[in-house]
Amino acid sequence: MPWSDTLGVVGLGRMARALLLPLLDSGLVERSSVRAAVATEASARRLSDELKVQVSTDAAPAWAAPVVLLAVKPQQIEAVAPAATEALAAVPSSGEPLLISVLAGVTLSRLQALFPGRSCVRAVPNTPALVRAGLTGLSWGEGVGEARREQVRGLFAQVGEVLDLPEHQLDPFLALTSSGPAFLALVAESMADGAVAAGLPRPLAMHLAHRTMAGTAALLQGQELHPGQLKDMVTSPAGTTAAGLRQLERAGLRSALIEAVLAAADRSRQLA
Ligand SMILES: NC(=O)C1=CN([C@@H]2O[C@H](COP(=O)(O)OP(=O)(O)OC[C@H]3O[C@@H](n4cnc5c(N)ncnc54)[C@H](OP(=O)(O)O)[C@@H]3O)[C@@H](O)[C@H]2O)C=CC1
Ligand SMILES: O=C(O)[C@@H]1CCC=N1
Repeated sequence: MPWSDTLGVVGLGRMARALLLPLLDSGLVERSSVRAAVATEASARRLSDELKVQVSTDAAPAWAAPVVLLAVKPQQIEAVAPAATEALAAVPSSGEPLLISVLAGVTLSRLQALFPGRSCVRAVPNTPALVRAGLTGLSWGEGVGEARREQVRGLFAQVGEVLDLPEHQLDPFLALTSSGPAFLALVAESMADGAVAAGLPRPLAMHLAHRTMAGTAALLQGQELHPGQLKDMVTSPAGTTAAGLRQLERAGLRSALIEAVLAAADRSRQLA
């Protein structure tokens, strides 16, 4: 079902752009129904040229929309809140005003205190949304009606899988799914570095690293394999993989990744 409301977007950086581009391309959200706000004139010009939507440094039109996607940095939230309150009177009285916040760590209780008059939902998306392979965790604040919930789930479903989660699970969810693409990108880059060190040309090594990562994910998912099963499928006695795995265990790869996810979840809690 097409999105019927005007959609306000406050903060149109890497995450909001990754969400908005596929929604615009699919036609679910009409370009003419978007009111976006950013901090600088340079970003406003660049994004309105690229996305062909209204982007301004004046946030009032965005905050006048019944549904607003908030996607500034957590540290910028205090700066944007007053404009939201001032614009509340301009929100059509027919629509239940809703704030969708993608800010890492910022809790529903803080959102409800900073944005009175709007019901709130926390959404934790990830950048694979850009290629419609995203994951979004949703936690609902008080007073969000079922029709609005379905509308929001439908929006995020356009760019991937959507899960309702209790709020206390959002920090580890974000650490794994939203920060996770950066951790996996590091693994892909490092493996390509290894292949270059072993003699492959860089462009070929990068291509192969990406394909290997994508193929492995497809195999894990398609066959519903436990990662340990896949590892054992690949590892021949006294073979090449066993030699590589020995090095990874020696270097503490498992522990490094466990600590990375824990650190990201802790940082998300701190940003609250
Ligand atoms: N990147 C990711 O993978 C993920 C990010 N998130 C969350 O998404 C949010 C945005 O992250 P990200 O997109 O990476 O950040 P960016 O720095 O790329 O984007 C921030 C955006 O906010 C705008 N902005 C800053 N101040 C204001 C203001 N006062 N009024 C209006 N707009 C303003 C910036 O405008 P300008 O360009 O003019 O400075 C920019 O468009 C964060 O809270 C983050 O925690 C959540 C999950 C994943
Ligand atoms: O690094 C960050 O803080 C944001 C939130 C999750 C991914 N990027």
